[in-house]
Amino acid sequence: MIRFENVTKVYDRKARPALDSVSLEIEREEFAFLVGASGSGKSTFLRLVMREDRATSGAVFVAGQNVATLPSWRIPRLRRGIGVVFQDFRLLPQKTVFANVAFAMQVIGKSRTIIRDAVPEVLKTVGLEGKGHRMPHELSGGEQQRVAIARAVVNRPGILLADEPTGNLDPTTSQGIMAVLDRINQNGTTVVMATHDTDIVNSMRKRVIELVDGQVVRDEAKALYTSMIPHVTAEGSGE
Ligand SMILES: Nc1ncnc2c1ncn2[C@@H]1O[C@H](COP(=O)(O)OP(=O)(O)OP(=O)(O)O)[C@@H](O)[C@H]1O
Repeated sequence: MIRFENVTKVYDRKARPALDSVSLEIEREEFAFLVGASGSGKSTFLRLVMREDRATSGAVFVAGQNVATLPSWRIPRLRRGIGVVFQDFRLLPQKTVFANVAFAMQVIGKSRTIIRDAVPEVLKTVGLEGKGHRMPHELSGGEQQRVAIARAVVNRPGILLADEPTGNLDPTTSQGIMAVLDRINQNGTTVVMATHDTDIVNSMRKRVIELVDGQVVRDEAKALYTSMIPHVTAEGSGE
């Protein structure tokens, strides 16, 4: 579903690369955590998948397509297949919950009838049944993140990218968000989540891809945040 072949991303020629010769594959319907200290390259990884940025060298394949060589007119179609969730929710503050989610369908030209059926259904999936009429400021942080997730998946993308989705939430609320992401994954969406949250990673026991200074230092199935297998890097653990 997502394949990185020897991917290097350099923003600043004087600094070390943000990603350094990364090669890995994330299969369809997998759930993978990207972990690592601030600045280790997690967001850069996600941006390359979305084609918000291009690799300096190497190739990034998403659903079989090399995104670097994708002509610009094909980028909207690529992005339609990828839902994204961020730490800061990014809801439209003047729109209701329903309208926030519906907006993602309107921009791709879905009919009112389809929207009227799909929005309540996805709100139910994320645990917000009956809250479509609320405004974002009338919701808790956890509920706002659920709206953001509903918006990200309402068009049924094959991939959901989540960049620190629990970063602003307390531990209990975060567990609720993880249950939602797990459900979405079980419904067939590939989930890649960048996080610093040790407890979340340890409670989920999913694949863990660990980055240190742009390099993959660990890629382990059903793993913990910190590997049980000690590894040595040039600059320590990076934290
Ligand atoms: N647009 C940019 N221009 C220049 N340098 C950048 C840019 N974006 C990221 N970087 C640099 O690339 C490196 C990796 O950053 P990235 O944001 O991918 O890390 P991260 O692991 O997501 O960090 P965080 O957890 O803080 O979000 C950092 O050294 C950062 O300063």
